Amino acid sequence: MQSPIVPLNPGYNFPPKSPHFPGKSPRLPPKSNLGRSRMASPFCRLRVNSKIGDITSLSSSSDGGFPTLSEYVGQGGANVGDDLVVLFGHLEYACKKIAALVASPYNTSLGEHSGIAGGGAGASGRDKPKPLDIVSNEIILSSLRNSGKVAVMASEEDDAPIWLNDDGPFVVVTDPLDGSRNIDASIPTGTIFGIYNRLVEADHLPTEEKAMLNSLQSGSRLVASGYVLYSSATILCTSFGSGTHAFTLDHSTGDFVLTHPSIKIPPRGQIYSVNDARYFDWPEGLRRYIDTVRQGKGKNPKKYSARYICSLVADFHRTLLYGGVTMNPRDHLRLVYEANPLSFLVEQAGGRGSDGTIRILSIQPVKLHQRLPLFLGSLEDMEELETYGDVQQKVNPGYEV
Ligand SMILES: O=P(O)(O)OC[C@H]1O[C@](O)(COP(=O)(O)O)[C@@H](O)[C@@H]1O
Repeated sequence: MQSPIVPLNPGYNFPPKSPHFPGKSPRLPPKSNLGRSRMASPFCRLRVNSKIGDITSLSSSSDGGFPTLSEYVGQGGANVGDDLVVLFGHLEYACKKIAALVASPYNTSLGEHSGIAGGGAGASGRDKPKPLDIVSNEIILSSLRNSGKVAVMASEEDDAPIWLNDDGPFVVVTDPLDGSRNIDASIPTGTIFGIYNRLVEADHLPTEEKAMLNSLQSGSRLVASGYVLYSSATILCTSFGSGTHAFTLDHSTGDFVLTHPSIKIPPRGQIYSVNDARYFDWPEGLRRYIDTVRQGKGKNPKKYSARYICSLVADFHRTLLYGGVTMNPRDHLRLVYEANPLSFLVEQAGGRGSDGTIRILSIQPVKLHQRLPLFLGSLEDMEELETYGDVQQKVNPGYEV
């Protein structure tokens, strides 16, 4: 029997109509929503202090609820300014759509029915399905365009940056769906993003030139960055330069709620995360480091364990919470879309991001899709690793999986 075609249009179907999402339209940040009542949550009672970005004082909020992401970024929370609040609302919305997409039983046929995807017609006359990373890219692009707050978006999925709006105050760099090679096995994936101010001094340049210059800003100029982990929980972790905070999507309300305020990465962990099938392609220093810590012979006299999901956001998220080091020692991950945003987050949590020799955020990108070795993690583990000197994998033969 032919199975029925179930249309799924990510442009219109989020939140899905179900008892959990009773068909309400997407909530972009209202001017002030601090007074609205919400269901009390069993898992936390948190309150954002009114000082910019300060969430050190946590207590029951007046309405018995807990801060949502839009409350956190708006007045009464981090108060990052109206433009960034609006941009964040659109980013948040895009990521909820991607979360629904990656969890959908129909995602393999998405391109056929998606108003967003619109791929070339196949033999059947219908649009060919598009890979989820392309659809995710289009979701983010359309949300950023609609926000009116973004001058240029540079995406790992696009050859060149896309100029959106002469008056947009921000530049967004993104990897829309990292780890997408894992999708068919329902292994966690993630969106990574970084936000810069538009370089007004480049406004007079031709579009292509100013789009590129804006996108190649050094990570030290980041205004904010974040990732969204699509896993057993959907978690948005972000920093505006005053700590790193994570919010968990509450499917009963559609809100991201503050669950991990002021994350501090432990100064040491007991986990290293790397694709160690590449051991024989590693340089001597990296081999010695891994051999040392897994035998418990490093400065931390504990035997380290290996964990490698092969999905950067998931490996990074675990490292941020539990400590240790997550790494990809070959020239594989991208400086602009992955290394800079995640280094900003780990530094804001008290850790370190390096290419094995120098701080990631101090590197001036010279190419949009520039790749480099990436090491992120606990401060003391990272410092110890770097003493081994020779940790960057120079041999990069190309691996099939
Ligand atoms: O093949 P390796 O070296 O283990 O790389 C795995 C890494 O590549 C990624 O899949 C990203 O690579 P792509 O951008 O090519 O998908 C990360 O999610 C993961 O951490």
